[in-house]
Amino acid sequence: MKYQTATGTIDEIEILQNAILRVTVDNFSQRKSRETLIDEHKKLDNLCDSKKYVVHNINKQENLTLNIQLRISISNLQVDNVPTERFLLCRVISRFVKIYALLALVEDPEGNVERLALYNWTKIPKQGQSNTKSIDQSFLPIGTILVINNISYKFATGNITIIRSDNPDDVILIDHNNKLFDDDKVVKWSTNEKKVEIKNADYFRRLGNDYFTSNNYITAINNYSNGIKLEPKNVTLFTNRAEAYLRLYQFYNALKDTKIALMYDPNNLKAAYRKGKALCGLNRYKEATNILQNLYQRMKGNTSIKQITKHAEMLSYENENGKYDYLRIIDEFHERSKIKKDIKGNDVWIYEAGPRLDHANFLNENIKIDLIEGKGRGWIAKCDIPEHTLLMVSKALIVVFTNEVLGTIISKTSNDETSQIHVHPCAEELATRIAQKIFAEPYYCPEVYRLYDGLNLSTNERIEIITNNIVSFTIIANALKHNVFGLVYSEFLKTTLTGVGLWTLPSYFNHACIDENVNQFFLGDLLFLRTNRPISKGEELIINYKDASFCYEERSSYLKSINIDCQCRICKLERSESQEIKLRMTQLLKTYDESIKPKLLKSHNVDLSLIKELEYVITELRSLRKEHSDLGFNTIELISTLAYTYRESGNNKKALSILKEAYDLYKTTHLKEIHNIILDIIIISLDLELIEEAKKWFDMILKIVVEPIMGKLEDDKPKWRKEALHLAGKILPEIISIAEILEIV
Ligand SMILES: C[S@@+](CC[C@H](N)C(=O)[O-])C[C@H]1O[C@@H](n2cnc3c(N)ncnc32)[C@H](O)[C@@H]1O
Repeated sequence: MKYQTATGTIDEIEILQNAILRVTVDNFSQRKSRETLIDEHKKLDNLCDSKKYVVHNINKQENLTLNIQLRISISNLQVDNVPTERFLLCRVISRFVKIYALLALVEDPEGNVERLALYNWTKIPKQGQSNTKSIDQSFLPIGTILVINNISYKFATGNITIIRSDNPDDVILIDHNNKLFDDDKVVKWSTNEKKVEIKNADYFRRLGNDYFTSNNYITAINNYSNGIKLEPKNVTLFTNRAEAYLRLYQFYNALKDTKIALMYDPNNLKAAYRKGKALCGLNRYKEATNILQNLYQRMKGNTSIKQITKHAEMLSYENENGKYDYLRIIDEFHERSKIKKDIKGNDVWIYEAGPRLDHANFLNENIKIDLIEGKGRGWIAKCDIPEHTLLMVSKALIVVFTNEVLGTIISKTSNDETSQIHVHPCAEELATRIAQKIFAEPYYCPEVYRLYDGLNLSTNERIEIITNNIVSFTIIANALKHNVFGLVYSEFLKTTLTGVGLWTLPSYFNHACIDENVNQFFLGDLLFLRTNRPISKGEELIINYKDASFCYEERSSYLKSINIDCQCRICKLERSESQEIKLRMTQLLKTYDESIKPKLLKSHNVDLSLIKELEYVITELRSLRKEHSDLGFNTIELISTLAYTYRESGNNKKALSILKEAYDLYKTTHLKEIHNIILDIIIISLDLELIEEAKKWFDMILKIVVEPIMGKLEDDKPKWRKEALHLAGKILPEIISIAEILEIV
């Protein structure tokens, strides 16, 4: 696997730098061998451009005398504990590179190796500045002996420990001739003496198992691999490594190992079991089911095999039929999204993997990807498709939940003036995890590299990158920029959880600000996509990246950044409106916001003149878009306020007719505001004792809540309302209270 870095065309350069750092030195400190660490650091060195930085402030003391009793060894360092009054004696064993800090590997006299980060040593050179030093071979070269005071030991990223020094004055260079290293050898470097250790496959198996038990799967894999090098037919090492791969969701690698294990030992039950799991992870549900059913026949009574066989059967059914048990999935989602505080007060998932749900992908056979004029590729209907048809269920290739990144990104705590980071923390994490995934399993290259990335790579260049398994940070970052989905759960799911992710097949849907014909619905890391109206054969299927509740400026600046010149009805209208009309609209909305709304909402006695003013503003706003009355969304909030005011003044009938009129105007827009209008209609109908009317509107909101999830409800089925209420109650408990008042339950 090779690396390819950004070419400077990307504005999110810091995301890349962090991603590179984290992928390259993934679990740098996890008791890897000295050679592995040096090798990893070399890769990092190749990626970093050190020439543009200059270093100052080197503190040299020729005849330093040290109280050796106060020396601390790397193995005695504790994370977040500053060993005051103590110093670290170490020597540099790699070149320095510049990420945020200056980074190098150091070893202490005992031979312990750790990463050292020196902050505040560099500056971008100013024009004409010449008497400074760049970070090259001659900067603190390998072998330099350092004494470091006031060190801290930190987690720089999730798993990476780092020795950190913030003040250059705390770092002192000492001479090899210092009397510490005199003949009597007060201090001697153990790595100067060669040690020979005998390590066999079983040694690596035991070490791997130790790491596995402490959930350090990557290091466990490294050890099993070392064992495999010594005994290439050791089945236990392959089955153990397969399980470690499964824990990291590296299903291709896990499958490969189980196949080798089964080749040497066809009756190995563990290998068969893990092969079944790997196949499930690779969406090869039928093959998984066959293997596991066969295994269960041989192992009747084994409950875990029974469980996983049933699970594979369920996945296979979901994948083939597009039928999901939504009640159960919502329960799983709620259960798995529970968070508690750890002893440090950080948020941690109660369920280790967070709300990642183990359900199958599904793809409706009546849709296909095709070329769409002016938009690149997109999904189109192969035949007529009814409303509320499930088109696709897609599990995220990678998703990052916001609270997962707390404390894991490389934070900007230095006052180094060269750092300028203003990036979304989840974006860095997402880029890193995708790069890690491709690095660990190059089979994912095509899936990611075929996404639209706005780059002008020729087909040949792209094929070359894919076939050579190059981890291209340029492509990854650009593919993310154009395809990332912001994780927004339905307003009905009552969760504050958010995040970002990459869902590859859904990434081929193009955008419109209104009139989209496909709705998206997230549950955990699953993305469900359904039609929201009947679709004709050959019609393009379109989703909404940013809806029309955002103002034109905000929408278009985002869309422009991803190369979209949107031609939807509202964008065309807003572009065509004269400056004069725009100004008038802004004025009217300002009058509502600043002088009507606050007074209406504050006062208990309704002022009729204010109502008149509000009605006037609404009429004026509508008249500005009279040719496009259904696009006058900017009046929705005003209409709700007007209805509320009439209701307060005791005129429920008027309030009801205003709301119904608004519903009729905007019902086709799929804006969330419509839901509140319907809920208000129900409440006012109840006030007016129009029970049948309220029931009619109740059925409507019930369908709006559940149909995007469970699909079209069939009115002629006697059970539909009961089923729908059951589901709606799980996501919007208020609906049950209304149903009780209406005596529907
Ligand atoms: C998530 S991708 C959609 C799939 C993409 N068309 C492809 O060929 O892979 C987003 C990109 O599609 C294009 N796109 C999406 N919606 C569009 C629209 N309404 N008009 C023009 N281009 C659009 C833009 O290039 C955008 O950056």
